[in-house]
Amino acid sequence: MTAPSPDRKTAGGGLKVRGLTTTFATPRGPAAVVDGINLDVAPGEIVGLVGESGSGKSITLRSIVRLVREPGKVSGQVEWQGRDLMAMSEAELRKVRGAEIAMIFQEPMTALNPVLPVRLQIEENLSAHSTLDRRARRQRALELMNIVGIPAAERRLDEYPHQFSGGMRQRVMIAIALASSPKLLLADEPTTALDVTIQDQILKLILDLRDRFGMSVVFVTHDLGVVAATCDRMAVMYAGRIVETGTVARVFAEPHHPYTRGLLGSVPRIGAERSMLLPIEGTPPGLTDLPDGCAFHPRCSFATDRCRAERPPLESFAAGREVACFHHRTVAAMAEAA
Ligand SMILES: Nc1ncnc2c1ncn2[C@@H]1O[C@H](COP(=O)(O)OP(=O)(O)OP(=O)(O)O)[C@@H](O)[C@H]1O
Ligand code: NI
Repeated sequence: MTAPSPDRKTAGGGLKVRGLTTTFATPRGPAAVVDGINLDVAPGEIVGLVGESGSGKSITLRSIVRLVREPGKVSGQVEWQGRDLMAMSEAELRKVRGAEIAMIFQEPMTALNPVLPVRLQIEENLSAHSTLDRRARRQRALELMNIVGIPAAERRLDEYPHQFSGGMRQRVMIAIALASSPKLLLADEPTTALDVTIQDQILKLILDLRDRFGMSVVFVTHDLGVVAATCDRMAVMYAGRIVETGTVARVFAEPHHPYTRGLLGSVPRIGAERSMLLPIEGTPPGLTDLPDGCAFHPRCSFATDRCRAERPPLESFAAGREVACFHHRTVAAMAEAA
């Protein structure tokens, strides 16, 4: 499978996010959990979103499709295939979500229909979004159930969602979500709890849909092995902001943000199996009391007075590469020397 060139332009197609901001009112004032995010995903491109727990990855995905629970407030621009998702009516948006954008979330929001057997839910999605005839749909439904690792798939196709355990239900949701051949998949740790074999099968299915239908993907994961194996580009989040972007190859080879460098460690990790993000010393800041200047400065060994006073903007420093750090050249040089 060849990855499409990562620097294609989104020109009308794909996903274009600008200034996405999501705030929650807290007893200590409003907190921006997602703070001015820009993100482009070209048709057929897979972008990995990584960062520590609480950095805002899940809320970012939910904000893109306006599925943030009350009292969260979302603002900014989200353009999908040239249409403005933020300006759509709820009914229009629901249609887009069902037909073009599939979501696999940690806590399922797109609930399964409790009164329909799984087979019908998969086949319905297949008939709505493919030209397969009845027989081929039956076959594909079985294939999808096998890919997501449901034992005795043929029999279980005729069962109802409540007959599946939590873990199996998550797999059924993946099968249903991907049966619609979505044009955009928003996947939030879709395979984290699954064993490596099933995880690989699901990742292959995602890559296959990308290759065959040009599906775009935003992939939230803690697993750098998954990022290396599936993503074209990556964006690193810290405290609600993107602090570094680039192709996976470039970011792994030469992280420019101290935070990215910490997450990746100094060991080259491409090809390693299940290499999780490394813990970094110190704790992430509370979002209601972000430090002045760079949010990462209290944990950063490169921090200077400027970092404590001034917030570094996310800026391009090379083709397809952005970083939000005043000292990124030093960071990159040190990483190289290490
Ligand atoms: N309803 C809410 N009200 C206030 N804060 C919230 C609400 N929902 C989420 N948050 C906060 O938003 C921040 C980002 O949460 P989010 O779930 O996006 O993190 P994440 O990066 O996906 O983390 P994880 O890797 O653990 O899934 C967290 O600090 C969380 O406490
Ligand atoms: Ni999350």
